[in-house]
Amino acid sequence: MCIPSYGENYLFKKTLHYDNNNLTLNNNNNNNNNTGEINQHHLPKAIIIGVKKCGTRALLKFISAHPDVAASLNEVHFFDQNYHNGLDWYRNQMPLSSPHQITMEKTPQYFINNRSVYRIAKTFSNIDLKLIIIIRNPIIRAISDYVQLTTKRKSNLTFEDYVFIKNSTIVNEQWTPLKIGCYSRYLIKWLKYFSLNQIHFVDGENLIKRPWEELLRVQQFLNLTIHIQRKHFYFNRYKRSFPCIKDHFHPTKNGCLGSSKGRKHPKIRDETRIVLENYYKTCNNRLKQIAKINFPWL
Ligand SMILES: Nc1ncnc2c1ncn2[C@@H]1O[C@H](COP(=O)(O)OS(=O)(=O)O)[C@@H](OP(=O)(O)O)[C@H]1O
Repeated sequence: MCIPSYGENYLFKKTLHYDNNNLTLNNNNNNNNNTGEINQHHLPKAIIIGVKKCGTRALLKFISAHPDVAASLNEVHFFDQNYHNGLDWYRNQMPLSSPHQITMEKTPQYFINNRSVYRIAKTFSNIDLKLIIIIRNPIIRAISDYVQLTTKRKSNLTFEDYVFIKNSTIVNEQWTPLKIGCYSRYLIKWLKYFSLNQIHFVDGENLIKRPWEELLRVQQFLNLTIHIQRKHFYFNRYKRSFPCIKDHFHPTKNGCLGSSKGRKHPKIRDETRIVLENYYKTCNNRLKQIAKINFPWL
């Protein structure tokens, strides 16, 4: 991994006790777990860096059912927003975990944020960090982003009002929910610092239909023993048939996602879909080439 110099050494000055090799820091929050190991805050060994609205929350929830995963359930936004707080702050956002566990976080903003790319590369320059990127059909992703936006703004504008430049059939390429779906544009920036074998791609469309298949691959990528299987999932009709997890390891937790996930999507016009399929064709082909993946919707 080649690391640029961006004059951001202040981050490292704040972390004199940082041990690059074992990702731990002695602090006063130690706890003994039931195997006698000491629980501490650890930096992540794997980060779900994106992509927004592709199923990042579901993926983190599902993988955190694994007994060897300790996940920060909040989006930490360290590398894009809270970097000035320093690495100790970041570490302390992580849950207590034992050395053999894999600490994880997810912040989908990292994927599209240029500063996050080189900051993550620099922070983890001596560590074999694993990156997970979940992607889905970019048209559905854009609709999901649109639904979130209109829910928050209580707006009546249609999807088409945003997609096309006013009174035209020209795609508004400046609209961020459309831009994000050109995944290859962002991925090439990550590939300047990370090799493909450090990155795992999850098919967000399949995560909704057959989550156990995606979870199997994620567990393999993280070198975990396979705990999460088909039998751990059920489809909840109250959750619009999205999958939920039976978490045997944390049986009191609700296995479904909250009400802001799995929202109803509006039907979009067939012509809009055709225009967008065309719009994303080049990006999708490029992604297949550079990521060496071939998901059915790509
Ligand atoms: N199991 C399960 N339950 C509910 N929702 C699920 C699930 N798996 C994937 N999804 C899809 O995840 C979409 C939200 O993606 P993210 O979690 O990445 O959103 S965010 O970026 O954190 O806001 C969310 O988008 P919306 O359908 O628009 O709400 C879902 O389509």
